[in-house]
Amino acid sequence: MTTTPKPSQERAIGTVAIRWHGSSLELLDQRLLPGEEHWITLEGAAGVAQSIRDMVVRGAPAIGISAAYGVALAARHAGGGDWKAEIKQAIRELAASRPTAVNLFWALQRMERIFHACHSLDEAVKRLASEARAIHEEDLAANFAMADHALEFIGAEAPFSVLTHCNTGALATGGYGTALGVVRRLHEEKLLADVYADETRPWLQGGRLTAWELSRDGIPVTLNADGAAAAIMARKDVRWVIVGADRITANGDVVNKIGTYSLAVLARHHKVGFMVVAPSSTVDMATASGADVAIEERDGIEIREIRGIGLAPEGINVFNPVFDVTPASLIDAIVTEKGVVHNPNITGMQALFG
Ligand SMILES: CSC[C@@H](O)[C@@H](O)C(=O)COP(=O)(O)O
Repeated sequence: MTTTPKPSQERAIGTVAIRWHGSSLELLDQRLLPGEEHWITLEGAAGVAQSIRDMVVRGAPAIGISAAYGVALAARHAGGGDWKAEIKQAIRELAASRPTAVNLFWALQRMERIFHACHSLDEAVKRLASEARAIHEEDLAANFAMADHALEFIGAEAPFSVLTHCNTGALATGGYGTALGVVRRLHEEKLLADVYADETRPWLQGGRLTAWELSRDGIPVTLNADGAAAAIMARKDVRWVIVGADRITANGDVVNKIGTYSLAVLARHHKVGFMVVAPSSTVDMATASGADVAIEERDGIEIREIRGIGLAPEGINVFNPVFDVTPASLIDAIVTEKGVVHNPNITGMQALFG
């Protein structure tokens, strides 16, 4: 089926978690959702770095966008003395916030290039703010383009269900979403029967964020425990698993939220399609394979407790890697705004991103 791309002004972009005000940045505190909608106001890069580390803001594109605004804030509030040293320090601090999502480093490199071309603080204030806004706007545009490419690639004639993992929606991006952007697009075209949302232990991005975001926008969603994914693929009309990515390496390996790899194995067993949707800012052609990526490990308390309630023996040893690597061989399609890499491998990746 050929579909006509929908004009962007006709698309509902969902609940965006990042608001830029010129001299401050507001972030919707994603740790408190769905119970409370609380916005945090930040005026400096240190606060933005802390918010990324503590997951006030999360999701690869949203981390990159926030970090870019963090650099813009560093310029806006620079003391006027050694403003270059202050901005360099801000970039260093932001780069140290989380290790895995490459969008963070991609955005900081873009900001650094602009910073190096500035001859005065005034110029830096204006140009860094405008670059951060451009990064934000381009991400939204990429999400629209990816959703159109994915729809075309899937070529569905009748509604079907998808299964997703983590949160890849408006909250995790500049709006609309990556994998959830495809979900939104299928819903717009009345091709979506249901979305099974893995709750995504331990941080519960699926239960707390995806289920909230989709139900708020009137998009069908059914929440499931992560362990139910195999049963869902065996028993329900799930035709595609659609997920996002934190980093896609030169050979087409995908680093994404812990649990993604298991889904890819299950999808192959059940002959369900496995699609990764991510902007080109998530593609890291400088890294050969997923084995070369630094996988963030977070505190064991995220597994041992939920909001102060103990779920395991106190002090028990915990292994808490928050991302895993899905080998390219288990992926049917990587969809970016530049196009689709079908059955990804190094040749296909180089053809689009080389
Ligand atoms: C469009 S978001 C894609 C990924 O960033 C997402 O799937 C994910 O793994 C987010 O992890 P998080 O730890 O919540 O930042």
